[in-house]
Amino acid sequence: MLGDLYASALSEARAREEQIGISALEAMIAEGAAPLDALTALSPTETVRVIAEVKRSSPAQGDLAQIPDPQLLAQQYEAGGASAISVLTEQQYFNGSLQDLAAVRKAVSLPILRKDFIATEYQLLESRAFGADIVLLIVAGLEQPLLQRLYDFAGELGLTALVETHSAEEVSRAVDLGAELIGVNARNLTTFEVDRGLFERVADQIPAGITRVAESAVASLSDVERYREAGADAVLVGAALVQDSDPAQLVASFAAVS
Ligand SMILES: O=C(O)c1ccccc1NCC(=O)[C@H](O)[C@H](O)COP(=O)(O)O
Repeated sequence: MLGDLYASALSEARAREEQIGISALEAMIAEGAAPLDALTALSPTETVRVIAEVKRSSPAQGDLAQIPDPQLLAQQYEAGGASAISVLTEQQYFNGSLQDLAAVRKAVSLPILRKDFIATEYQLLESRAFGADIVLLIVAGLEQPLLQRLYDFAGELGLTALVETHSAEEVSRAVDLGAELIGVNARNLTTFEVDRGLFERVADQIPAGITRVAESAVASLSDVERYREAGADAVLVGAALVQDSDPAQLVASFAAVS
């Protein structure tokens, strides 16, 4: 399945490249604002940081929410005290787009994570051109030399990479890259099973000084508390927020967990 997700994301990127070439992206980047300092925004503090996600649907959960106005949702997240916003931009499986990313960029002053299946320099350039400050790099989806190349290029663009892992071995690969922001995703990207105990099993493998993000499977406050007790500096939450009638209040309750 992870291979299908990358194949879809790459085919979407190739189609976009026919419309907007690399030099056009470089011109957009030159004209745009500098990236925000995501590492400071997500740095460890007395309460857990919340990365709140704009997520319409997913292969594991199907349709979650229509989200006709992603700007409004992002503003609600910001009002609730989110430290960053995640925007899914893959279209086929997640019903997202770079237009969502650009719209959210205009609506909030928080760092924005482009959540997609990134495997090329072109996708990194377009992430920056459309207003992302953070990009997702998934260890399970990329061989180490390519992962290192993309990690380094993201840094050259001023982007912060959230390096996503699913095991102690993948954490070690993320550390070898020089990653300063490491995520542990409770969702297996092949079977879609969730394992909320994974974070507590591998968090200790992430050296001090690296920001730790617990990703996925937050259904309630007790899940945030569990991740926090296990050492999470930040939690990444999608489905629970987009399906709640008061996302600002839910973010606020998560962000108060100490
Ligand atoms: O959410 C999915 O079904 C999914 C399947 C395969 C690859 C990635 C997937 N989601 C991306 C994410 O990492 C999540 O959207 C994010 O961590 C939030 O998860 P949740 O709070 O469980 O919606």
